[in-house]
Amino acid sequence: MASKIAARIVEAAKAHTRRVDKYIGYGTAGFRTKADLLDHVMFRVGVVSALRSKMVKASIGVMITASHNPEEDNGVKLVDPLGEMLEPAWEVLATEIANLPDDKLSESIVSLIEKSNIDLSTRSSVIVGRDTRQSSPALCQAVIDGIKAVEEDSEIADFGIISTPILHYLVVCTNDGGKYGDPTVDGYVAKLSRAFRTLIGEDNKRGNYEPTLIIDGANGVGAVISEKLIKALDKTLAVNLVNVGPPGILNHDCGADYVKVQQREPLNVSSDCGARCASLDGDADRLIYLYFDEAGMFHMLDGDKIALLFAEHFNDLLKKSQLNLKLGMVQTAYANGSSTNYATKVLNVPVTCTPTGVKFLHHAAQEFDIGVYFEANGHGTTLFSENAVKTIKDAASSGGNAAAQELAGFLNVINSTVGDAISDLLGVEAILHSKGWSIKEWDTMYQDLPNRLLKVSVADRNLVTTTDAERRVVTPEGLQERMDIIVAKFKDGRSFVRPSGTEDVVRVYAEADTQEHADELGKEVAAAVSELCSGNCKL
Ligand SMILES: CC(=O)N[C@H]1[C@@H](OP(=O)(O)O)O[C@H](CO)[C@@H](O)[C@@H]1O
Ligand SMILES: [Mg+2]
Repeated sequence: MASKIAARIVEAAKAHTRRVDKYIGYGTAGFRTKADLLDHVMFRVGVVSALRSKMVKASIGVMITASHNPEEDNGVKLVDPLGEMLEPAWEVLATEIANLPDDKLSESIVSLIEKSNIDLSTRSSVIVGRDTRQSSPALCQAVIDGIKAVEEDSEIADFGIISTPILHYLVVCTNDGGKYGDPTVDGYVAKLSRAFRTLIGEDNKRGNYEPTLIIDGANGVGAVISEKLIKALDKTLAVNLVNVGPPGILNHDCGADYVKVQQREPLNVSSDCGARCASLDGDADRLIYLYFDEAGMFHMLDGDKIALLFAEHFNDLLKKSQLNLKLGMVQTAYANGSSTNYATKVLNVPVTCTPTGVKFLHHAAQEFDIGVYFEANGHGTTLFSENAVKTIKDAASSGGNAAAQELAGFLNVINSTVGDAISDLLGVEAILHSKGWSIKEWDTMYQDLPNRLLKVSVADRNLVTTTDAERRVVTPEGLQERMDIIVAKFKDGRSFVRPSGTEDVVRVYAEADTQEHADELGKEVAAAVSELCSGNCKL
């Protein structure tokens, strides 16, 4: 049976031959490179997804996207049945299969089926989604060809253009029989908008909170979903949607990554707009807020500020509702020192630090009853344990506990399956409304420490290895000692270095009491990295 399937796959693969000899790895965000290198990878991912579905006897997700990367890139990631990122052992298998020469495919498929004990009689079920890139439909077809090569009548749910978080949501709802929500895009929009409207109640204006918002759709799928959402919100929130797609170019001078990295406003949002703006990235799983003050100064509120807003509000609601649930936060070393200080010293909320990559944060957040996790770049969500969901729902339904009822509302606004810009946006708006806060009041919760992020090109970035959630260097020898001496020269100084998982560079992070000092600290550390890794220091 295994060899029969392998023969079918080899036959179908003739339409998706491996024309490029480039090694393509499964990084933090799946396979990602130039779109024209990906046809054979997509076909093989289709094969892998169908086999994995048979093995776990559940629906698997496949998302075709290169997120915030330029239009000409593309990528693909697999989503496991509970909405989580693909199991690491299968990342390795997928990478092996994606990079095999065509004539080795058969042997490798047979061995995978036999070694993993895959029950071939189980019908494969795969949920597929794609972003708005021009290359996505053809690459999606290649994935479908791969799924069908394994089994002609595999169950394939092709949802067309959807955000990455919607794909995760669909996988969860399909596998739990609809408990988390209705497994359709309309079901997703209805669930979130209904919960948001319930939280806002009759009066959408409160204190300094104004129910008007600009959404920067990054010319991508976020704009498509926002349009649906705006209709469903029925004026509870007045949205001015900009960067809605062609002729605007995906992620070009707009979107969450552009705003975060360039530290400036996206195209079509100007300093006289007078409103707060939420920037989404190309597949709508990252969110960054921004605004201009009366003096026309730009201000950015990143993933750390969003996380702290959630943590503070949930902390408050837990106290008011007198529910005994453990709230915690998860950050990476990139979190601004002021945000960590605020969480631990002002809110008394414990903070776990993990290595970069959402799967680590997601996993660590599961240790709490209510776990708020965010990367500084705006990717994150809140997880509620089973115990938390039950405790909150019980308290809310017993009546008279307004804080518990508000928490219950957040259970439905938040997409706990993965970081979701649209759901996070509704969460932020609901909290600002509840507090009667303007964006400025949120922004002044704490003051970010000035910081600088640099890249250093070196001969081999893997020369740099780290420990303690990437906060200390192990190799090259002597680098950490050098860094300790440099850091000690700066007030509030902190710096760490690590090899990037998505680019061929070593990243340097520095923060200190002034921007000048953060810049200087970053430069000195980058020079030390360059020297000890014989690199070319590109500042
Ligand atoms: C400093 C930074 O923003 N790093 C990003 C970036 O990873 P690197 O391993 O640093 O290249 O891409 C990851 C995937 O999108 C994201 O999880 C992470 O936060
Ligand atoms: Mg993204």
